[in-house]
Amino acid sequence: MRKPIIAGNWKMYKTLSEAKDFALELKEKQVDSSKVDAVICAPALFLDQLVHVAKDSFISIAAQTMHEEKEGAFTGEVSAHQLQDLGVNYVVIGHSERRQYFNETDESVHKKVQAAFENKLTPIICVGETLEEREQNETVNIVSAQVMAALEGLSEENVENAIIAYEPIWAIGTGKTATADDANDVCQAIRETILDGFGEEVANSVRIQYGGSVKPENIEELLSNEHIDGALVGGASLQVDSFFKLLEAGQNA
Ligand SMILES: O=C(CO)COP(=O)(O)O
Repeated sequence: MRKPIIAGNWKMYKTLSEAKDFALELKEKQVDSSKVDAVICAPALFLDQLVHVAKDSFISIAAQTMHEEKEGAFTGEVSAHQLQDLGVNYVVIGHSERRQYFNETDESVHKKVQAAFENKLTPIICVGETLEEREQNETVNIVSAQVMAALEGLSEENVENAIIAYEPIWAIGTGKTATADDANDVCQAIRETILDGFGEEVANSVRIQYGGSVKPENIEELLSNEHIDGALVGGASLQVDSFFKLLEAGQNA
Protein backbone atom coordinates (compact mmCIF):
# COMPACT_ATOMS: atom_id res chain seq x y z
CA MET A 1 0.00 0.00 0.00
CA ARG A 2 1.41 3.38 -1.02
CA LYS A 3 1.10 6.18 1.52
CA PRO A 4 -1.04 9.04 0.14
CA ILE A 5 0.75 12.35 -0.37
CA ILE A 6 -1.26 15.58 -0.33
CA ALA A 7 0.62 18.67 -1.44
CA GLY A 8 -0.72 22.22 -1.40
CA ASN A 9 0.76 24.36 -4.16
CA TRP A 10 0.31 27.94 -3.02
CA LYS A 11 1.65 29.38 -6.29
CA MET A 12 2.15 33.17 -5.95
CA TYR A 13 -0.37 33.66 -3.17
CA LYS A 14 -0.03 34.79 0.47
CA THR A 15 2.27 37.16 2.32
CA LEU A 16 4.90 35.86 4.73
CA SER A 17 2.73 36.57 7.77
CA GLU A 18 -0.25 34.82 6.19
CA ALA A 19 1.96 31.85 5.33
CA LYS A 20 3.31 31.58 8.87
CA ASP A 21 -0.15 31.91 10.42
CA PHE A 22 -1.37 29.14 8.14
CA ALA A 23 1.46 26.78 9.12
CA LEU A 24 1.09 27.60 12.84
CA GLU A 25 -2.65 26.87 12.72
CA LEU A 26 -2.24 23.72 10.63
CA LYS A 27 0.41 22.16 12.81
CA GLU A 28 -1.99 22.18 15.78
CA LYS A 29 -4.31 19.82 13.88
CA GLN A 30 -4.24 16.08 14.37
CA VAL A 31 -2.65 14.49 11.34
CA ASP A 32 -1.05 11.05 11.45
CA SER A 33 2.16 11.27 9.44
CA SER A 34 2.32 7.47 9.26
CA LYS A 35 -0.87 7.55 7.16
CA VAL A 36 -0.43 10.62 4.95
CA ASP A 37 2.40 12.87 3.81
CA ALA A 38 1.47 16.56 4.07
CA VAL A 39 3.44 19.03 1.97
CA ILE A 40 3.22 22.79 1.51
CA CYS A 41 4.77 24.13 -1.71
CA ALA A 42 5.50 27.75 -0.88
CA PRO A 43 7.03 30.78 -2.62
CA ALA A 44 10.84 30.68 -2.28
CA LEU A 45 11.06 33.68 -0.02
CA PHE A 46 8.93 32.02 2.70
CA LEU A 47 10.79 28.71 2.74
CA ASP A 48 13.32 29.47 5.46
CA GLN A 49 10.73 30.62 7.96
CA LEU A 50 8.23 27.89 7.07
CA VAL A 51 10.87 25.19 7.57
CA HIS A 52 11.33 26.54 11.10
CA VAL A 53 7.60 26.70 11.85
CA ALA A 54 7.08 23.17 10.47
CA LYS A 55 10.01 21.64 12.37
CA ASP A 56 8.98 18.61 14.46
CA SER A 57 5.49 18.62 12.97
CA PHE A 58 3.79 16.46 10.32
CA ILE A 59 4.27 19.21 7.71
CA SER A 60 6.99 19.07 5.04
CA ILE A 61 8.00 22.08 3.00
CA ALA A 62 8.52 22.18 -0.75
CA ALA A 63 9.83 24.75 -3.21
CA GLN A 64 7.77 25.41 -6.35
CA THR A 65 10.73 25.34 -8.73
CA MET A 66 14.52 25.56 -8.74
CA HIS A 67 17.49 25.92 -11.09
CA GLU A 68 19.42 22.84 -12.17
CA GLU A 69 22.92 24.23 -11.55
CA LYS A 70 24.51 24.10 -8.12
CA GLU A 71 25.59 27.75 -8.27
CA GLY A 72 26.54 30.40 -10.79
CA ALA A 73 25.58 33.63 -12.50
CA PHE A 74 21.84 32.95 -12.74
CA THR A 75 20.24 36.11 -11.41
CA GLY A 76 17.01 35.52 -9.54
CA GLU A 77 17.35 31.73 -9.39
CA VAL A 78 17.56 29.29 -6.49
CA SER A 79 19.48 26.00 -6.57
CA ALA A 80 18.75 22.55 -5.17
CA HIS A 81 21.84 22.91 -3.03
CA GLN A 82 20.47 26.12 -1.50
CA LEU A 83 17.08 24.50 -0.86
CA GLN A 84 18.65 21.49 0.80
CA ASP A 85 20.75 23.76 3.00
CA LEU A 86 17.55 25.46 4.24
CA GLY A 87 15.98 22.14 5.23
CA VAL A 88 13.46 21.98 2.38
CA ASN A 89 12.34 18.40 1.61
CA TYR A 90 10.55 18.51 -1.75
CA VAL A 91 10.57 20.54 -4.94
CA VAL A 92 7.91 20.83 -7.63
CA ILE A 93 9.47 20.44 -11.07
CA GLY A 94 7.93 21.10 -14.47
CA HIS A 95 4.59 22.53 -13.33
CA SER A 96 2.56 23.38 -16.43
CA GLU A 97 2.67 27.07 -15.46
CA ARG A 98 6.49 26.86 -15.50
CA ARG A 99 6.40 25.03 -18.84
CA GLN A 100 3.96 27.56 -20.28
CA TYR A 101 5.28 30.89 -18.96
CA PHE A 102 8.93 30.23 -18.06
CA ASN A 103 10.24 28.06 -20.89
CA GLU A 104 10.54 24.90 -18.83
CA THR A 105 11.15 22.00 -21.23
CA ASP A 106 11.37 18.22 -20.87
CA GLU A 107 15.13 18.67 -21.04
CA SER A 108 15.34 21.23 -18.22
CA VAL A 109 12.88 19.16 -16.19
CA HIS A 110 15.20 16.17 -16.54
CA LYS A 111 18.23 18.17 -15.38
CA LYS A 112 16.31 19.56 -12.43
CA VAL A 113 15.11 16.11 -11.37
CA GLN A 114 18.71 14.90 -11.38
CA ALA A 115 19.86 17.93 -9.39
CA ALA A 116 17.04 17.41 -6.89
CA PHE A 117 18.13 13.82 -6.18
CA GLU A 118 21.79 14.81 -5.97
CA ASN A 119 20.74 17.18 -3.20
CA LYS A 120 18.42 14.79 -1.39
CA LEU A 121 15.26 16.64 -2.39
CA THR A 122 12.21 14.65 -3.46
CA PRO A 123 10.97 15.95 -6.83
CA ILE A 124 7.26 16.28 -7.49
CA ILE A 125 7.37 15.98 -11.28
CA CYS A 126 4.38 17.50 -13.06
CA VAL A 127 3.06 16.18 -16.36
CA GLY A 128 -0.17 16.77 -18.22
CA GLU A 129 -1.83 17.40 -21.55
CA THR A 130 -3.63 20.39 -23.02
CA LEU A 131 -7.31 20.28 -23.95
CA GLU A 132 -6.37 20.09 -27.63
CA GLU A 133 -4.08 17.11 -27.00
CA ARG A 134 -6.82 15.37 -25.03
CA GLU A 135 -9.35 15.94 -27.81
CA GLN A 136 -6.90 14.40 -30.27
CA ASN A 137 -6.56 11.31 -28.03
CA GLU A 138 -2.91 12.13 -27.44
CA THR A 139 -3.07 12.21 -23.63
CA VAL A 140 -1.28 8.95 -22.90
CA ASN A 141 1.41 9.55 -25.53
CA ILE A 142 2.13 13.06 -24.30
CA VAL A 143 2.14 12.21 -20.62
CA SER A 144 4.23 9.03 -21.05
CA ALA A 145 6.80 10.95 -23.08
CA GLN A 146 7.01 13.64 -20.40
CA VAL A 147 7.46 11.00 -17.70
CA MET A 148 10.21 9.17 -19.56
CA ALA A 149 12.02 12.39 -20.46
CA ALA A 150 12.03 13.39 -16.79
CA LEU A 151 13.20 10.01 -15.46
CA GLU A 152 15.52 8.77 -18.20
CA GLY A 153 18.81 7.42 -16.88
CA LEU A 154 17.90 7.73 -13.20
CA SER A 155 18.56 4.87 -10.81
CA GLU A 156 15.69 2.59 -9.83
CA GLU A 157 16.04 3.79 -6.26
CA ASN A 158 15.57 7.40 -7.31
CA VAL A 159 12.61 6.68 -9.56
CA GLU A 160 10.95 4.72 -6.76
CA ASN A 161 11.18 7.81 -4.55
CA ALA A 162 10.04 10.34 -7.14
CA ILE A 163 6.51 11.71 -6.99
CA ILE A 164 4.68 12.13 -10.29
CA ALA A 165 1.83 14.64 -10.44
CA TYR A 166 -0.60 14.17 -13.30
CA GLU A 167 -2.19 17.57 -13.88
CA PRO A 168 -4.29 17.91 -17.04
CA ILE A 169 -3.73 21.55 -18.01
CA TRP A 170 -7.39 22.10 -18.85
CA ALA A 171 -8.36 21.14 -15.27
CA ILE A 172 -6.05 23.57 -13.46
CA GLY A 173 -7.86 26.45 -11.81
CA THR A 174 -10.87 25.97 -14.07
CA GLY A 175 -13.17 24.09 -11.74
CA LYS A 176 -13.15 21.25 -14.30
CA THR A 177 -11.84 18.03 -12.81
CA ALA A 178 -11.02 14.99 -14.85
CA THR A 179 -13.49 12.30 -13.87
CA ALA A 180 -11.98 10.01 -11.27
CA ASP A 181 -12.01 7.21 -13.85
CA ASP A 182 -10.21 9.28 -16.47
CA ALA A 183 -7.64 10.48 -13.95
CA ASN A 184 -7.08 6.91 -12.77
CA ASP A 185 -6.66 5.68 -16.34
CA VAL A 186 -3.91 8.21 -17.03
CA CYS A 187 -2.22 7.50 -13.68
CA GLN A 188 -2.32 3.81 -14.60
CA ALA A 189 -0.75 4.58 -17.98
CA ILE A 190 2.01 6.49 -16.16
CA ARG A 191 2.61 3.48 -13.92
CA GLU A 192 2.81 1.22 -16.97
CA THR A 193 5.33 3.56 -18.56
CA ILE A 194 7.44 3.32 -15.42
CA LEU A 195 6.99 -0.46 -15.43
CA ASP A 196 8.36 -0.64 -18.96
CA GLY A 197 11.31 1.57 -18.11
CA PHE A 198 12.21 0.50 -14.59
CA GLY A 199 10.43 -2.74 -13.70
CA GLU A 200 7.60 -3.88 -11.51
CA GLU A 201 8.95 -3.11 -8.09
CA VAL A 202 9.67 0.51 -8.99
CA ALA A 203 6.29 0.91 -10.73
CA ASN A 204 4.45 -0.46 -7.72
CA SER A 205 6.26 1.87 -5.32
CA VAL A 206 6.20 5.19 -7.15
CA ARG A 207 3.49 7.55 -5.99
CA ILE A 208 1.31 9.31 -8.54
CA GLN A 209 -0.79 12.32 -7.62
CA TYR A 210 -3.69 13.84 -9.49
CA GLY A 211 -3.99 17.64 -9.67
CA GLY A 212 -6.54 20.01 -11.19
CA SER A 213 -9.47 21.47 -9.25
CA VAL A 214 -9.12 19.00 -6.38
CA LYS A 215 -11.26 20.03 -3.40
CA PRO A 216 -12.74 18.48 -0.26
CA GLU A 217 -15.87 17.51 -2.23
CA ASN A 218 -14.08 15.38 -4.83
CA ILE A 219 -10.90 14.13 -3.18
CA GLU A 220 -12.36 10.99 -1.63
CA GLU A 221 -13.56 9.67 -4.93
CA LEU A 222 -10.24 10.46 -6.60
CA LEU A 223 -8.23 8.73 -3.87
CA SER A 224 -10.47 5.66 -3.92
CA ASN A 225 -8.90 4.74 -7.27
CA GLU A 226 -6.10 2.22 -7.39
CA HIS A 227 -3.53 4.34 -9.21
CA ILE A 228 -4.14 7.74 -7.60
CA ASP A 229 -1.90 8.06 -4.55
CA GLY A 230 -2.48 11.66 -3.61
CA ALA A 231 -3.23 15.13 -4.85
CA LEU A 232 -1.42 18.30 -5.85
CA VAL A 233 -3.82 21.07 -4.96
CA GLY A 234 -3.86 24.77 -5.81
CA GLY A 235 -6.92 26.81 -4.81
CA ALA A 236 -8.25 24.45 -2.14
CA SER A 237 -4.90 24.44 -0.32
CA LEU A 238 -5.00 28.14 0.51
CA GLN A 239 -7.34 27.90 3.52
CA VAL A 240 -6.39 25.83 6.56
CA ASP A 241 -9.81 24.22 6.96
CA SER A 242 -10.02 23.12 3.38
CA PHE A 243 -6.41 21.85 3.27
CA PHE A 244 -6.94 19.97 6.53
CA LYS A 245 -10.01 18.25 5.04
CA LEU A 246 -7.86 17.12 2.12
CA LEU A 247 -5.28 15.74 4.56
CA GLU A 248 -7.99 13.91 6.47
CA ALA A 249 -9.20 12.35 3.23
CA GLY A 250 -5.63 11.25 2.52
CA GLN A 251 -5.29 9.83 5.98
CA ASN A 252 -8.48 7.80 5.62
CA ALA A 253 -7.86 6.63 2.05
O1 LIG B 1 -1.95 23.57 -10.52
C1 LIG B 1 -2.46 22.99 -9.59
C2 LIG B 1 -1.65 22.47 -8.49
O2 LIG B 1 -0.30 22.47 -8.83
C3 LIG B 1 -3.92 22.80 -9.51
O3 LIG B 1 -4.51 24.01 -9.18
P1 LIG B 1 -6.07 24.03 -8.77
O4 LIG B 1 -6.23 23.02 -7.65
O5 LIG B 1 -6.30 25.45 -8.30
O6 LIG B 1 -6.83 23.65 -9.99
